Amino acid sequence: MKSGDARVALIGFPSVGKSTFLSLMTSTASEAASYEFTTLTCIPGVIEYKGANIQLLDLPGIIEGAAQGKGRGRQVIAVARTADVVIMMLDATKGEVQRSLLEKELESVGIRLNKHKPNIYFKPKKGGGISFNSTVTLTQCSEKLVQLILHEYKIFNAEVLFREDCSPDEFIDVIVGNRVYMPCLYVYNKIDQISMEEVDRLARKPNSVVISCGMKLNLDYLLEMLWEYLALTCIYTKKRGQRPDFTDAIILRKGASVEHVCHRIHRSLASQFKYALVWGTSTKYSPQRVGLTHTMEHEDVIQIVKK
Ligand SMILES: Nc1nc2c(ncn2[C@@H]2O[C@H](COP(=O)(O)OP(=O)(O)OP(=O)(O)O)[C@@H](O)[C@H]2O)c(=O)[nH]1
Ligand SMILES: [K+]
Ligand SMILES: [Mg+2]
Repeated sequence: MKSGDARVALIGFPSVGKSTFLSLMTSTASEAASYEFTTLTCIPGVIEYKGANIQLLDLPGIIEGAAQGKGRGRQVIAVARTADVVIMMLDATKGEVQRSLLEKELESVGIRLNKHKPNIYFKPKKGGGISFNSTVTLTQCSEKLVQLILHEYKIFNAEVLFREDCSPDEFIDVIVGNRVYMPCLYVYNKIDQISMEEVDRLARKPNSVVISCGMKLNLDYLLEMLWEYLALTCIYTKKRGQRPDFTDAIILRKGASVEHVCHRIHRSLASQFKYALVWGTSTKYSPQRVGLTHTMEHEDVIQIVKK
């Protein structure tokens, strides 16, 4: 069950230390042992950080062929799809091969790691052929290639507008749809077993953190990075005539509306809602009078006025 303010899935080969990590970071104990496939189901725990409850999911180890259903691979990947951030846990004593194998597995089921949705407008039409336009210079795709790809997918009428210099694969992602774009932190565990030079090399890789669960090394830094990758929105409330309460933030996912804030304060608040005053980056003026559909931004202050 989905609970808390955000969900993080632990993905990795067997015995990289996923369960050890869950037991360290949460009050849940997940069995850890030196043999592979110790964990056979999904074990949820909760990390409390900066007032947020972050659900951490310990999952069975996955191996090459997981996407095709090897082991519990398919179920594990299905759970990963529902996460806000994936932690790909890697054994620092093993080579890079685990990382690229897992990336391929996730890629093959439409999970895109640390990539944003391609900025391409695509709309299938009933008739009129293919209309192709771009607002930028394209170095990887051409009108001809786009036509070919569309025909390959049996699409003969559509409007296409590239707003970004995308690759053919990115264009295919847009046509196929159903892709998930997800932040991923590569966490190299067991650095107590490798040389300082090797630790240094791994730590410099993009989107990567080095840790040792065994020696409790660098776990605070990992939490800081995780918090950044989750990019949660903290909203402060304010009562009329009083200063905002900066001690107790309401924590929401990115893109949350005033209505989401209401629901978080009280179940019936949205139905009694008249308007809200918002101070912060989501408004042009501070304060600005807004309705229920207004999208909140990180560190906005809100005062809700009831009917
Ligand atoms: N040296 C060292 N060993 C570790 C570290 N973290 C975990 N281990 C050991 O690695 C082994 C596997 O740990 P687990 O937590 O069971 O690994 P897992 O990824 O959950 O494994 P599966 O559930 O089988 O997929 C255990 O013997 C742990 O004690 C670490 O930082 N350093
Ligand atoms: K294990
Ligand atoms: Mg485990």
